[in-house]
Amino acid sequence: MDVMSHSSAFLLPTIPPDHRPFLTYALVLLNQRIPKFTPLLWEHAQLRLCADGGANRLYDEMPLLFPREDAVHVRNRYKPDVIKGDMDSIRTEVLDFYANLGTETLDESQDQDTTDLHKCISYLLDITPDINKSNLCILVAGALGGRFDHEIGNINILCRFSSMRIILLSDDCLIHLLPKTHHHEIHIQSSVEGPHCGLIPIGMPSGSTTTTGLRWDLIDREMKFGGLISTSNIVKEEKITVRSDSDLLWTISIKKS
Ligand SMILES: Nc1ncnc2c1ncn2[C@@H]1O[C@H](COP(=O)(O)OP(=O)(O)OP(=O)(O)O)[C@@H](O)[C@H]1O
Ligand SMILES: Cc1ncc(C[n+]2csc(CCO)c2C)c(N)n1
Repeated sequence: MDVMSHSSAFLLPTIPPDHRPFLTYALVLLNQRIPKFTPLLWEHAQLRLCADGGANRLYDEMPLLFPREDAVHVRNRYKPDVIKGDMDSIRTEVLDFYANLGTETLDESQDQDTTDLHKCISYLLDITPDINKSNLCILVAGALGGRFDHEIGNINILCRFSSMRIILLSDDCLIHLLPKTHHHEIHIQSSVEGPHCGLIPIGMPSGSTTTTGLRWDLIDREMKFGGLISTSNIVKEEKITVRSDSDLLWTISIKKS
């Protein structure tokens, strides 16, 4: 089985030039408090989207991260490429502001069966040629905390698009999927993440999971809700390996800078 490598190098100020795998980043901002490191993600991303009310957060909260600068100046600098969603949360002044700057606005108010995050991921998939899809990594800021239905909806997107690299982020932690189609190597960026971590089966129990590099490694262990799941684990080594017969969620804490 092929090995899939994972790294949170996007949390570093500069991604090492020889970093593997070489990825193209896209950033999606959701309608939750934007993480403090959002400007860093913005610089790494080649495409920036706001999911509906995520545009309000960009407009209201990005200037707060640059208290010495004029708010309008900051807003002009951080212009999203696209705002997409059912547009029931974005304020008119915010929509007008970014539309005047040249942001593409895509109103899908007719679709009340998929979330705004789902709509943004579909957009990114549609514009990315198949050959580039495996190199695309979608960073989703503001995905955790707040309303539990939204959080679970966001995690469901990881399962719905299990072949894509999608990373849910908050100030406190990140979550991504380890699909069962691969063995996994997670390269820990210990200056910015860890040590707390978790491995959680999603969708169905895992009959067998084996890890290395954790304080409480799993060796051919079953995991299921109602039984054992691995929370409050600790990374022990720079490289974690995971093999499982089911999709797992990987979560790791993000350090306060
Ligand atoms: N409290 C939250 N926690 C986590 N994610 C959130 C939260 N609020 C919003 N989101 C994410 O941001 C996206 C855009 O949010 P927005 O508030 O515009 O959605 P919405 O469709 O208007 O939600 P609703 O109508 O259910 O309040 C959502 O699709 C969701 O992915
Ligand atoms: C079974 C079922 N449950 C909830 C919704 C509501 N819903 C889900 S996504 C969405 C759009 C949010 O921007 C809305 C309103 C539905 N359609 N079907």
